[in-house]
Amino acid sequence: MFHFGHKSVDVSLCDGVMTVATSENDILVSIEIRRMLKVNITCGNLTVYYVEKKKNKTLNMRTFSLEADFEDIQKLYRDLDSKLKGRPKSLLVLINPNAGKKKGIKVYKKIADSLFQLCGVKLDIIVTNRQNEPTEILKSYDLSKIDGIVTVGGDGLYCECMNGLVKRVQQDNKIQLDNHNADIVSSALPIGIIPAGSGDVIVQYLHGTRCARTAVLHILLGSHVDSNIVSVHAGRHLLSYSALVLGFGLFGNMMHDCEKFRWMGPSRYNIIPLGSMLKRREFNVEVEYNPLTQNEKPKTARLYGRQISLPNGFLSQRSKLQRKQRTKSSSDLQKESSVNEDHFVSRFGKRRRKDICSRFPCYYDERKIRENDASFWSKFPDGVYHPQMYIVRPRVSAN
Ligand SMILES: Nc1ncnc2c1ncn2[C@@H]1O[C@H](COP(=O)(O)OP(=O)(O)OP(=O)(O)O)[C@@H](O)[C@H]1O
Repeated sequence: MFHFGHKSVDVSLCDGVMTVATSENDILVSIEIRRMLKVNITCGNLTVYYVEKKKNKTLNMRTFSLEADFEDIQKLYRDLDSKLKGRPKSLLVLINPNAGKKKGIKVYKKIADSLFQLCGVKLDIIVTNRQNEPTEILKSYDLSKIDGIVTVGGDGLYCECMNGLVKRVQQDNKIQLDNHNADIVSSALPIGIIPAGSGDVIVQYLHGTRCARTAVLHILLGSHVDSNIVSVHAGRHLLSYSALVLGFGLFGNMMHDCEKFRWMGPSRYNIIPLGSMLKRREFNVEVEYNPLTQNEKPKTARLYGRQISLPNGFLSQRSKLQRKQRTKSSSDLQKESSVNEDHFVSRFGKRRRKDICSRFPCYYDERKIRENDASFWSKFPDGVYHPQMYIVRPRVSAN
């Protein structure tokens, strides 16, 4: 017999839900096991830490305690503990102290650290000193000893870690990075993001809120969504990996220009794009991609049905866009192998390669992408804001 406060209660674990009810069948507590963070036991007392979702999409940690004799408590503890699978036990935490308003370390110490400690997560915390350091760390880091990577910073830090991790996984699997026909091998290791950056777009898409505590709780629950990764090649070289959105044209220019004014902090995104817009000009663009057929099933990646998504008006007369579907005939493969370094550049008109910019990497499942598409595209109404902006979300695959 268990005791909840002054009441005698029955505890049942059924269909992934723990229910605490009185003998008159009044349910006092009902918690999904997937929302439990941790179970603690002290002589005769069992405490459950769990997560509650509020209406504004933030998560809050709650606890409740039960009392019983030693054997009953031990049995319940073992039953619950065995069901708490997939919670991370060991994490690599990368903090960018210069992200956003330079509050990365503060956010980590104030919000994340105590929650990680409470859940007994083993941590390897690295405060980065410069750009590219996360990539270098991931080149040689022993990934077998961690259950995930956590970034404390903005979208850029996540992007860099995602690139570093995906490259490492390809290299470990002997996939040639520069081979644009190779299937990307999924990474089993998730990347969690604790927002402390300028825009934190990814986190807002994923969690519906920019709340850092919510992000930490999602990480501790082991929640994850599938990631969409695309490789971007220039001729025979890998430029970068990206996910969700690749932008070029005015969008690329704006992001590129913003990078030069990083010292301005988040406000650069409000000011610099105005200058980029004034400098804008039209150019021809040709998008080439591998069409996805229903029968096509790569061994290493999951396909999400849609391969390319273009904003409304993408095919407008004004854009002078040629859109071409590429089939893998032998003549095409021959052509591909003869493309030179400037292949990618020339396809996008007379722009220099540095103008091609991929931003907003994200991990999503297809349902979320569809739900969020409209809101994302609506920020860039065609013909009003920047009529020559083309965004390509090419082949979606990974995890
Ligand atoms: N200590 C550091 N100093 C400067 N740059 C760093 C440092 N650590 C990491 N970086 C790099 O800075 C870039 C931007 O980082 P981050 O996204 O965290 O900041 P941000 O201000 O939100 O920028 P963005 O708006 O690009 O997302 C990333 O490429 C990241 O790897």
